[in-house]
Amino acid sequence: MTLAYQSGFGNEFASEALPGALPVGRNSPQRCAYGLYAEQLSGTAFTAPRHSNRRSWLYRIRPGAMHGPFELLPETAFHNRFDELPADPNQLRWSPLPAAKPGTDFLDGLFAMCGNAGVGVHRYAANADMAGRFFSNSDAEMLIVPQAGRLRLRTEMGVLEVEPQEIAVIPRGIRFAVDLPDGSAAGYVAENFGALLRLPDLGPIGSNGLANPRDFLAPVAAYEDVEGDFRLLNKFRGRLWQAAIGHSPLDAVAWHGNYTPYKYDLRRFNTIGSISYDHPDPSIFLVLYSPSDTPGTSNLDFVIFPPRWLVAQDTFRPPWFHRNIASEFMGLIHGVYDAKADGFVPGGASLHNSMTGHGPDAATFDKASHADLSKPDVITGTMAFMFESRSVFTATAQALQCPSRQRDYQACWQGLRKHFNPDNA
Ligand SMILES: O=C(O)Cc1cc(O)ccc1O
Ligand SMILES: [Fe+2]
Repeated sequence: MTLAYQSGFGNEFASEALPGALPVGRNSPQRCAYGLYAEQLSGTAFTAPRHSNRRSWLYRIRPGAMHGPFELLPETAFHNRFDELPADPNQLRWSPLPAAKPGTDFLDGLFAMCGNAGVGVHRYAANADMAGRFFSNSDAEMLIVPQAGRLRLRTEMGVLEVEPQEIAVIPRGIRFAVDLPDGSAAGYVAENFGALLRLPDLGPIGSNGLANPRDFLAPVAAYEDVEGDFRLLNKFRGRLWQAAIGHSPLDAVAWHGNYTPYKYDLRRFNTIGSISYDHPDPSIFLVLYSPSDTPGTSNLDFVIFPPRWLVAQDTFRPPWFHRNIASEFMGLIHGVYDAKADGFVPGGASLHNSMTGHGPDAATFDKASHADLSKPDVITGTMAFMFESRSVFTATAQALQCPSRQRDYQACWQGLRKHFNPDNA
């Protein structure tokens, strides 16, 4: 089945799965067409400035209030306990998660890695559809970065399918279920507890470039009119709650508004870089960001490292050695990342917290220091990303203790030799 999408970022979209299901000229008529219920879902304060105001109207078979009582579930690996252990200033790295136990769905497959008050970072490994289970996150919008296997995201506002090198964003509160068309899947999720993700200003770049708004895709209305003995799960202040529900909550026949799930193909990113000298700051690779109350200082930056040409002259071309005020969680979707010759593999992860020294490993440094700069280098077949935050990421106890942690990560810099010679300028 080919899925249909509507193009644009944060547009006032409108979609109906049955003709005439959307009211015209009003949001809440006395009686809606087809006997539907009207329900507003607000994603920002009612009085948020118009340019940042997000809400949608859904016309649904049953209102969202119709479910049994929520009961608290036992703690799982998907949590927000980012205060279990002291935040760690060490360079940290992990191999991919082990394959999930049979019967693990997307929700059960989530594993909290690290986080802070504004962002939660997770990995997932799953091999089962969310059959009869529906989920919404009251804490955060979820930025999903598939690394292996497609995800079919059935949401209240329609269906989105994403494959590795695409991302999906599910806003706070929107109910959804995840099917795995390839039978298994793995990837990364950032929970954004802060201001909604938005596109960056482009400054001197001009009116086009980086992630172009028309490449963002929202679903079209698609409803499930099914009854059964289902479960509705809700993440609320870091804990999972579960209620019985006698019908699929994905029952919106029509909707309009600008608060929607969306997807984006990272391969569409227009990469801009230096055509003279020096390796620029990675802010040139910013896809989406969640602002904080300090301009230029993000709660969350989502940055990618896509294929690109490196042409800078008299320049060490890979990422430089650095210690940043921001904290950086990185993942690799596929290929090789240009700062690490080995050890950082697809599905793996690294964490370099505020002011933690890091950069190219010894092998990368030696190679790039002697590269022939008369020729351009082309970096192909790769896609790495970074969740970057103004606040330190505290790793969870389970992440620090799990077998996929590479306890010898720091060794990658120990082979850097001393070249200093005061007599040789
Ligand atoms: O590999 C990293 O650490 C990410 C990164 C890349 C880059 O090109 C410059 C700075 C930076 O933090
Ligand atoms: Fe870095």
